[in-house]
Amino acid sequence: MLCVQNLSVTFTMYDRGLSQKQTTAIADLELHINAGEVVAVVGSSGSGKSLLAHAILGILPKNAHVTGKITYNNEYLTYKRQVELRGKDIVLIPQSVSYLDPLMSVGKQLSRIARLRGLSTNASQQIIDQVLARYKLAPSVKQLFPFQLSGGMARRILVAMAVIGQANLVIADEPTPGLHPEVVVETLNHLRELADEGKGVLLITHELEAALQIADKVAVFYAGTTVEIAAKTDFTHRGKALRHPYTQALWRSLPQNEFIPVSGTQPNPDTLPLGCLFAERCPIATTDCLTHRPPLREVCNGLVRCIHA
Ligand SMILES: Nc1ncnc2c1ncn2[C@@H]1O[C@H](COP(=O)(O)OP(=O)(O)OP(=O)(O)O)[C@@H](O)[C@H]1O
Ligand code: NI
Repeated sequence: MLCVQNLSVTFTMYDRGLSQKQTTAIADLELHINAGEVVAVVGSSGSGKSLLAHAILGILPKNAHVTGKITYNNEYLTYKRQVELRGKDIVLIPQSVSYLDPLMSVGKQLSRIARLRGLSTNASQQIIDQVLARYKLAPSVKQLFPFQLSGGMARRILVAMAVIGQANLVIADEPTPGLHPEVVVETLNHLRELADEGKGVLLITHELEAALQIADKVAVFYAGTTVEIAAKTDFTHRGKALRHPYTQALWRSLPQNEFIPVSGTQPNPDTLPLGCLFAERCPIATTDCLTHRPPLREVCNGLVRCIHA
């Protein structure tokens, strides 16, 4: 359904006066999603997760320079296609409700989405009521404004919007932080249901634990690149099937495992090392790791960017 290959995003920034500098926020990023699949993108803050979502939707800022290839249903996702598809076929469930129009009632916002699909006013109202009921929202929420919604209600409305719009690819950016645990589980389950109905779901999260609850595959991002793509089943059996030292470290940091935090920090986009981006924190790095950026290669039905895997 969605294929991202060799994606790089650099920003041109003005240093002092008129001197320009380039920072590489994403380099050689790889990701594939099939219909019916939840693919989780896991990585720490600044690893490029949101930028990937914005690159797919075509909403990066003007100073961003994108190279690489993104296809959607085997067609190049050009800027023109992105504009046609976004909000309809491809939707973003954003991290915060600030994405909702603060001055428009929830009902109006839902109707607008239904009408974008070309539904009549009557048919729109019918679909909206059905979807609200599906997500256990009373019809009276239609009269509310975004600031009157609880965190849990807001998340359900955002999911409802994706369903009303009949999106085929749903990108959920960080739906978890700051929510009650029940709301987190509920949102994750809603995303899983959408995939089970045949949609593609891209779940962006900091939390490997949340990802493993619903994902079929996990793409691990580090400093703007994909270091590993592993099946969910690779995260069982003491994590032995995991290919990359960073993924293994993330796995050990889970509360149900050894709960050892990953020490150190990821490199800054302005000063990326020449070789492997993880080398300076890696327990098994050798001199080759410091001088050559490892390619992404296939190992045991997964992908890994490490020469020692
Ligand atoms: N407009 C911009 N100009 C320059 N650099 C940017 C811009 N937007 C993002 N970046 C840089 O790109 C990198 C990746 O950012 P991104 O927002 O994708 O991270 P993230 O993985 O989503 O992090 P978080 O988990 O905190 O949301 C960061 O280093 C960030 O500073
Ligand atoms: Ni983000």
